[in-house]
Amino acid sequence: MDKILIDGGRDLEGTVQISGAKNSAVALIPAAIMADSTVTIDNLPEISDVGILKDLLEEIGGTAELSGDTLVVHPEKMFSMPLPNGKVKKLRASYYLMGAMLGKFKKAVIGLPGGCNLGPRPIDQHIKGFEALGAKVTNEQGAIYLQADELIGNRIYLDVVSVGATINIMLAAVKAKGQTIIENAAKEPEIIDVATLLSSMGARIKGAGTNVIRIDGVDTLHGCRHSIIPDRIEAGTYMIFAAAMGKGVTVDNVIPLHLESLSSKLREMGVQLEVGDDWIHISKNGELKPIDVKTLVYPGFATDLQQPMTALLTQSEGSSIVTDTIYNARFKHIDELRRMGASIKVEGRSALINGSSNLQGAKVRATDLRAGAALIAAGLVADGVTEITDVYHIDRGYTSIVEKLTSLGAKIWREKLTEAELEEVNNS
Ligand SMILES: CC(=O)N[C@H]1[C@@H](OP(=O)(O)OP(=O)(O)OC[C@H]2O[C@@H](n3ccc(=O)[nH]c3=O)[C@H](O)[C@@H]2O)O[C@H](CO)[C@@H](O)[C@@H]1O
Ligand SMILES: C=C(OP(=O)(O)O)C(=O)O
Repeated sequence: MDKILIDGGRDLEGTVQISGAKNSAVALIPAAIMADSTVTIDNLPEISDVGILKDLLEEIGGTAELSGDTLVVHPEKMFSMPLPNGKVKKLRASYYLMGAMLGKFKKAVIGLPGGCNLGPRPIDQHIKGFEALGAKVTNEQGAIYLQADELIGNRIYLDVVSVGATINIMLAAVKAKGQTIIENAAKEPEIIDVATLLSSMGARIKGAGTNVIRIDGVDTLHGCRHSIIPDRIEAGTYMIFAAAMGKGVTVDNVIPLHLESLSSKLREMGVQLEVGDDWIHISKNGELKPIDVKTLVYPGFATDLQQPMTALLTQSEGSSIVTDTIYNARFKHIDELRRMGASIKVEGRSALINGSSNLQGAKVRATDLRAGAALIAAGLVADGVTEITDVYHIDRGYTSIVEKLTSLGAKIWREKLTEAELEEVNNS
């Protein structure tokens, strides 16, 4: 097991290439199993979630060849093998195998998903959707059993706007008989990416990216080739690193429209941004101003950037408030930031940040993926060395983060945990 160390206080400068989107990749790989011939997915991020999904495809009888950032999925020999636990618990997006296997085989057994611990993350809206399409769904000892004689299109109104439920229902509905209408659907760019792949496979989907999606079921889906959109959360994370320590950093291979909610907040803080067709140049210009941020569904401020943004706001001159309306317990990073000298109080769904703090390197733990990104942001700013453990969370979502930051001038490296540290982790 590794830890990441950062010797802080160095300016960042240069260009960083942004990888394909995690939250697209982890839905596109399950979607690919629905085809009856080869699906090739390009621009895959190099993250552990992708590796686990590849293994799961092999568990259900398929083959998936990963070469560089391309995955070639051969779904011809796949069957509905139960996946009750094990690897499905290591990530959130294993839940997409429910929609994909239900659509393809009309039956599936999948363990409840894992993913970041951000407080309760129910999947009741996914299940409501599958049931509306005619599936019988039961939860037996932590595994979800799904079965349908046939799936029939229906009108489904989501009680909460959910990325996962929107995509999962779309996956099951593309092979249902007749029309499905998903109302109050989520509008995240990753949903459009999944709809684009499914459409290239022969699905008939209209309205992805709006709050009403109409799907006309088809009998078969064929192979195709698809390139994943850039990761707006990875890009946003580097923009935050650059706002903290950047002399002049360009995030390249991005869709600037996907980053507007973050860009406008950074401008409000006094950060300078120059925006091109597929790049954004960020430079810090004097003191950072305090701001208030509220996370919302897309196109609002992404909850996945809330934690790194909180770390950045410890450097603003004055008091900021960050409110997470999506996950009310997404604050585990705050105890760790406090260890580094941050002055932050949590009240209900809000973090009250009192800046600017002179952060000091410390031993901290990445409690989840974006908490890890927040600690890296803090470590880049801090005096002295920050040691971050439980970095497997960070590896779920960031391609070569140590190498990318090193190329920008950061002093950051990985080391193996010592025996004593391993014992501490195993006992915690
Ligand atoms: C793999 C993936 O794409 N993960 C993203 C996805 O997670 P995920 O798909 O799990 O998030 P959702 O959009 O479903 O969750 C949004 C909110 O709805 C609630 N909810 C969701 C489903 C449900 O059936 N019932 C219910 O109450 C959740 O608890 C949460 O409060 O979107 C989140 C919100 O943008 C991001 O933080 C995650 O990075
Ligand atoms: C919460 C996240 O991921 P997941 O839903 O995969 O746990 C995230 O990417 O910030």
